[in-house]
Amino acid sequence: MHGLASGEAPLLCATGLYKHLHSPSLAFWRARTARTILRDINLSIQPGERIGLAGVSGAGKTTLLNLLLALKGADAGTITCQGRAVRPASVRALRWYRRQVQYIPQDPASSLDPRMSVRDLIREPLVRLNVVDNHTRRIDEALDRVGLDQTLLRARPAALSGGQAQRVAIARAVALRPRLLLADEPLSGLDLPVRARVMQLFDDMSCLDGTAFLIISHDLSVMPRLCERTLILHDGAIIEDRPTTALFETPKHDHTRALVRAAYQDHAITAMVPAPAAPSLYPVL
Ligand SMILES: Nc1ncnc2c1ncn2[C@@H]1O[C@H](COP(=O)(O)OP(=O)(O)OP(=O)(O)O)[C@@H](O)[C@H]1O
Repeated sequence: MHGLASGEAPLLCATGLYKHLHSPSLAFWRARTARTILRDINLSIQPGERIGLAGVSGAGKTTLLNLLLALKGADAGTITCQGRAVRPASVRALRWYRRQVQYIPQDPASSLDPRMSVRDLIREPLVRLNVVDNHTRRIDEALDRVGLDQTLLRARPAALSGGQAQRVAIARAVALRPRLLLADEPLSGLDLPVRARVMQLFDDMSCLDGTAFLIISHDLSVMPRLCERTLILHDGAIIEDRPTTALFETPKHDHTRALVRAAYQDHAITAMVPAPAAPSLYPVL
């Protein structure tokens, strides 16, 4: 268990976050024309916790992610990490924050610089964030953690499969030994064996290292396996924040009920897909 000792600040705490969208062409009417895209977001993450954030397209997931990554500032509310205020404007504080909180992008293949080798891709955040340690050891450890072979260190992203690219993206984050990983649709586009490996890796990181996860997905069906608690974001507000099993058994909100139904339908569709045929005795031409 990786709970909090009494009196210890949460790993990440967002309180009363608001984000408005202003139309630049209507600057004069700014106050009146602003559209609220996040409203009164309260969220607390403890070490080792795995929390899901689900919502349909346009619910505000990316906007919230940008605030939690300190890429954008909120119009109201605060974010703290282990009790320290997180402010996009403070470069020094941000460097410290980026070592605590890392991001796994939705489409790793396109987020990796095609000119860099796997070794340089994993080393780059260590250099950028001034990590004073043996970088070669950190790279080897990270590679081992995500189950990639050392022989891939010289490879460039074009030579990687989708699953390998996903694991390189995770290794980049893992090399920093972060306390919290924000993962955007971490399973989408992966085939079943690679999905299983990524899920096992997340299990190990949260149970063995106490790494916390916020897993963002439009698809609720991934949450029971990955997250003990799930938040539903709807129209910019968190409408449910409950243990995942309770949320599936007794969804309180109509919108959650629709998401749960869709998740069961997806599961039913998956179950209908025939099992792979026995290996062919004929050579593959
Ligand atoms: N730069 C922008 N200009 C106009 N509207 C925006 C902008 N950024 C966000 N929005 C609006 O804010 C709302 C929330 O968008 P956001 O991208 O955060 O949702 P999302 O849940 O991540 O959606 P998706 O799953 O499709 O990425 C949407 O209605 C979107 O149209």
